[in-house]
Amino acid sequence: MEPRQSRNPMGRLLRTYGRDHWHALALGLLASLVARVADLMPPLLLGLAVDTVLLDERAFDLPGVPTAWLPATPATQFVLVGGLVALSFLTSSVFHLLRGRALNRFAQRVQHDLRVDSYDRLQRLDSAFFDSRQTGELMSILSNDVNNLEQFLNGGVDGASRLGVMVGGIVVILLVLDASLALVALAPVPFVAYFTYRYVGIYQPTYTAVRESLADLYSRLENNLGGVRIIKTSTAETYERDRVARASWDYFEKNWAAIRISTTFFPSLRVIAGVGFVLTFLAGGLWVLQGSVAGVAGSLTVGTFVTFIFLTQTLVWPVSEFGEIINLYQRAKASARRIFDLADTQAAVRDADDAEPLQVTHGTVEYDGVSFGYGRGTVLRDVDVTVPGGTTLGIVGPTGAGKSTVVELLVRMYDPDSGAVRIDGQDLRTVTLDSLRSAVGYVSQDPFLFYGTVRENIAYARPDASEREVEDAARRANAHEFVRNLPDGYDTLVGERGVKLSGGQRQRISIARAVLADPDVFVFDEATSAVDTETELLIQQSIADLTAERTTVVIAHRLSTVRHADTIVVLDDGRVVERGTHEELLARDGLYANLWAVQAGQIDDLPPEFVARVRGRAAEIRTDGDGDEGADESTDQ
Ligand SMILES: Nc1ncnc2c1ncn2[C@@H]1O[C@H](COP(=O)(O)OP(=O)(O)OP(=O)(O)O)[C@@H](O)[C@H]1O
Repeated sequence: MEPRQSRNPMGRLLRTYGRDHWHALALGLLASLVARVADLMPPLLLGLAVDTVLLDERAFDLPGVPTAWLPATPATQFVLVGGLVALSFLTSSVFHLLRGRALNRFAQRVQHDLRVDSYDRLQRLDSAFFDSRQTGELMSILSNDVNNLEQFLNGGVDGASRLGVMVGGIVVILLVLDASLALVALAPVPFVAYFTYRYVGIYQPTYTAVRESLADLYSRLENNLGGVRIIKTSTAETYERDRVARASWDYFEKNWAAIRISTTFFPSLRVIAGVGFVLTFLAGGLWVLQGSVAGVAGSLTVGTFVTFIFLTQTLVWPVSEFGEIINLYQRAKASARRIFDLADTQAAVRDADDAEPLQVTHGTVEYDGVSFGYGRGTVLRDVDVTVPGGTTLGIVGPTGAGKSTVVELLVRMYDPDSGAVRIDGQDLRTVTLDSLRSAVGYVSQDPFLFYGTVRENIAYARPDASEREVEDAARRANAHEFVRNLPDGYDTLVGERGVKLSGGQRQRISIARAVLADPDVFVFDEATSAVDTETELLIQQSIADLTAERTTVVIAHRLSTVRHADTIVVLDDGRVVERGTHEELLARDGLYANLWAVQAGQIDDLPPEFVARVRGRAAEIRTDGDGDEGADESTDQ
């Protein structure tokens, strides 16, 4: 399931996401070229003015312009040069504006496409993937990594084009103006290149460590905010503050190590560039003054010297940015790799190439020799159960017996390790996931409500449903009454995770959602949290209403919920240990009869070996939870 590391992720980024916006990139690069060429003009014009107008060392000329067209007096020549400098600045400003807009647009559009696409791929991955990854880590990919790419596509691409044009342009100009002084001015460039190369080698691993510790910090924060109620009720604020502080300190240390390297690098680079500048200044100045330096002859006009001084100064910036561009590039490459690795992760549960839509005729559900484990150990062992179309199956059993796992396989959150789950004879692995999940309505133990109105939550699976349909569904789920009494009725906003509603209310909204979706097969996982007797009755009544017409699988913690089911299976440790109707199972006097007796409060009548077994289990659970590790993990949940 884990993908191979993406090779050449930056190439792939440009091919996959850059292609649609290439015109913005092309316009940005072109504008960058024109703007930078315009930036190079003023020093050249200044040199020309010094030599030809101020010092009158040679005749005034402009390359490519006939002499007859040029002004004759020094003052008008000077004004012309001034006008050309102004024109350069104007051109530079207009094209910098174009460059900024176009490159930013390119980066922002790629960022948008990439984020939406990555999220979409992520949400289609299977449950096993989400079991193994922390939400904070995934959030960090969708936010940080996508942002890193945007930074490179904007700042990095711009910096690289500036570097190319400025350095390339300056090198050519300097060589043409005076090859000897150009060699002096460019002497530091190989050092800068080597120094940067070394820097990247050292910085890269430290940056990877920074990113990993940031993902850990995000995971910790995300986990804690999700469990904030438990933190409060366990008065664990100080403990959690310390844990966040440890994760944050770790991030600080890793980041500080990276910052120390980068803050040393840039000033050091400036030292090299500064040495180059001073050498150029001295050599050029002495050549102008005395025609030779340390025995090396040179001839230079004052104007050329002035141009050199300006251009070498201009050279310092792009060259010292070289490291930063490499830095941005390295970060972006690592981010692109993580994003593409995520994109390449194949869900184990996905549509087969020849998957066909599920055809429901009777709605018969069949588990045929199903065994399954979540990786380690086996949770379901050789489960054989058939639910004829239109009938109700009740699943009961002690906690952890595997009841929820049975229905997770029915909505294909996972595939069985052996055996098959079928609906109307079609193996679920051969049908499309969309058709399966539209056919099976699932109300889970802890229903999730999205932030939004009650109406939006009920109409989640059918956003086009009319007001009347939504209300009908709510009526059938016994939710209409309480929804009407909410402050804004169906337009009441339910908070994140629907915290403003009680467990029983959330479950009824969730049932209404399933009613509206009108599935062929209905799966109901009864809430384990206690609801009052009235709510329990209301829920049971709406379930009974729904089950009358369709195949239903009900997981019951209160056995009264499944008392009237056509068949009840009793699961224990992943095996079906008993099956039959309520009366048949009571008559067997086995596990079901004992569980029934416990719920009816007739504990004294239970067989001693059952009581001993339950007590043994309780002791086991207590021993497991004793150590520090156990306590730690429980807060992690
Ligand atoms: N996503 C998962 N990853 C790993 N193990 C899991 C996962 N979900 C459940 N399990 C394990 O599988 C076993 C069966 O869990 P399951 O939730 O199916 O039991 P259950 O009978 O529904 O329990 P309860 O009555 O408490 O809801 C348990 O041991 C549980 O720890």
